Amino acid sequence: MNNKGLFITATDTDVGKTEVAAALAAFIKSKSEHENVNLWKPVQSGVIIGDPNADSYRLLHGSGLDQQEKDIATYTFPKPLAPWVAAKREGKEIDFSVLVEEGLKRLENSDFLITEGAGGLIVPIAENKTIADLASELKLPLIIVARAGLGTVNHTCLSISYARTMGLEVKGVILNGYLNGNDPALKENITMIENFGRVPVLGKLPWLDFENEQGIDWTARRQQWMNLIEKHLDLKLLF
Ligand SMILES: Nc1ncnc2c1ncn2[C@@H]1O[C@H](COP(=O)(O)OP(=O)(O)OP(=O)(O)O)[C@@H](O)[C@H]1O
Ligand SMILES: C[C@H](N)[C@H](N)CCCCCC(=O)O
Ligand SMILES: [Mg+2]
Repeated sequence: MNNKGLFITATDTDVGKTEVAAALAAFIKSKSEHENVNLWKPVQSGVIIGDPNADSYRLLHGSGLDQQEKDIATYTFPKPLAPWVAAKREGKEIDFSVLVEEGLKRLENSDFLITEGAGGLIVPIAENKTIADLASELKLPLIIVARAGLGTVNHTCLSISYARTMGLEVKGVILNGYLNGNDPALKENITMIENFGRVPVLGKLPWLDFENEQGIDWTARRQQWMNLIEKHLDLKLLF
């Protein structure tokens, strides 16, 4: 496995990969010896560059890294669909070999590269290629972001199991978005995932109330996430 980066995947779309990837990038940049930390989103869909909801936009501002938004994502498609079909709807296709070459080049040019997938692992990006195939070609270890509540044990263990069939190393699971840190079900979910998935749960992150924000103070948000990562995640397994 390549120890120069991490591939952030999840049990589903909308689970928090972008939030976690941006926060981890900010944390690694500020707290580790890695100088040239970069983020990469091979393919994003349902957005356009410059849209504040775009993964590339939120990765850039959420991490505070010195990158250009247009350089963070390689492919961007407007339809909120699986990348393969989002491209087809535009009369385009994703060239898997281009993504692999791009990923290897970015790994070469980074001290540490955090790559964010799209949706979960078995998400089609080309006729016979998925997000898992890309992670596998890049030999990047996975972080699996998972929901914190009921249903997550099955989804997470299925993702771990599939990662193993693809020869991928799962560095750990991050449960994201819990509402009540004292809920015994949270601790029980962690125990079941570690017991049946046989990978560490690196920690849990709370659901933050962004709704009441009047505009986003990205510096404050970055600091909030870094504090939470330092407090809640056991990162010594990561780097
Ligand atoms: N812990 C959290 N607290 C508050 N909001 C969160 C948290 N985690 C995720 N969100 C919000 O939930 C939504 C989905 O999160 P995010 O975009 O990170 O998912 P994703 O897994 O990257 O999705 P995709 O598969 O589209 O890349 C976003 O609006 C994000 O800001
Ligand atoms: C549009 C969304 N936000 C993601 N970019 C793509 C999610 C693809 C999920 C495919 C699937 O598992 O059904
Ligand atoms: Mg995302």
